[in-house]
Amino acid sequence: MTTAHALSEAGSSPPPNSDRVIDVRDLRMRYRSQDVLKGVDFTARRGEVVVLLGPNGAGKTTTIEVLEGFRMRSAGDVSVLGTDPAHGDERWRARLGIVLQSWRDHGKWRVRELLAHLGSYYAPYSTALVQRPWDVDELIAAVGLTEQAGKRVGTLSGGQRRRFDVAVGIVGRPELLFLDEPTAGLDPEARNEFHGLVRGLADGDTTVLLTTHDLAEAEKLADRILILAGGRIVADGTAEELSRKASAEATVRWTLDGRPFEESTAEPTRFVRRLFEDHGDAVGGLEVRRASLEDTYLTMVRELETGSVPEERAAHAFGEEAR
Ligand SMILES: Nc1ncnc2c1ncn2[C@@H]1O[C@H](COP(=O)(O)OP(=O)(O)OP(=O)(O)O)[C@@H](O)[C@H]1O
Repeated sequence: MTTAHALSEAGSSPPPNSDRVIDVRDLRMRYRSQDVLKGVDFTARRGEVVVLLGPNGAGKTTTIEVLEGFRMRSAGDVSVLGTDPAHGDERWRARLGIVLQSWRDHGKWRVRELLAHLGSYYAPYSTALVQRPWDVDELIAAVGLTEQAGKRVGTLSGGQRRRFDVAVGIVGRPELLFLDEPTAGLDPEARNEFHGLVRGLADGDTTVLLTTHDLAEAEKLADRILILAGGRIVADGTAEELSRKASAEATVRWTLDGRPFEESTAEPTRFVRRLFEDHGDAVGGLEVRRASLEDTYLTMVRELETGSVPEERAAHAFGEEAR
């Protein structure tokens, strides 16, 4: 898929040599007396798929809305495509793609008609390198809505509607795409196709920041996972890095004469070697399992909620120093 090479020639140009598409330092957000974000730090680079995880109410949507320029932050430094979102102009906004949790307008428009209309706003930002907007029929095919192109938006099924929402988000071939729970309500096949679409966009240099509650999806899609809990980013790394840091131990399972055994060990290779030395071919059903992202996530969030890891130490405990 040929997608957005950064829209660097249109819009306010990003600073030269800037691979950092998002840069967030000590972001704070207070709603009346409630401190939701207490010092959030993270970055995202060009072409990265970054997945933001966190329990309900952790502040994921708030964070994304601040980055989109829809919500004024209480404090902190935020740069998105080289611009402070609080001062982003139309040209800056044209370089973003946004898919909100729910967008329920324009039900009477037909799919093709509305996408062509919305796409026309991006025409002034077209460059020799990247044609904007996305060709409407190509876009409709890319999100799997060819058969529904002539239908009214209000008559689409939930999953088709979600595909349509994504099409709206990418019609301008954005440099940076925000997706807030994009696959909620999609069936497994549609979800899989959507994952292919996101990877294709990232391969074309689009940076994607996505929230989800689906840990398998995070594991599959993310170049990097951020966990937001207790008002801070408490973990930042690949799924594998997070699992390794949160749980040094692996679980080894095997059978001997049909009887099941299980052992937790920090040195699974050595353990398995010993097992075969001692029992040879009598060992069956061998399985070595590191903690899954789900195990890791639940452990981290539970420890924060029960206070067994003080919030201010959590980031360190779970490896934020990697960035
Ligand atoms: N406009 C607002 N005024 C007051 N409080 C708000 C406002 N918007 C969000 N909040 C509060 O801020 C907290 C974070 O909300 P937010 O929607 O950012 O969380 P989230 O991580 O996206 O949650 P979810 O996973 O449930 O979508 C919640 O306690 C919410 O009630």
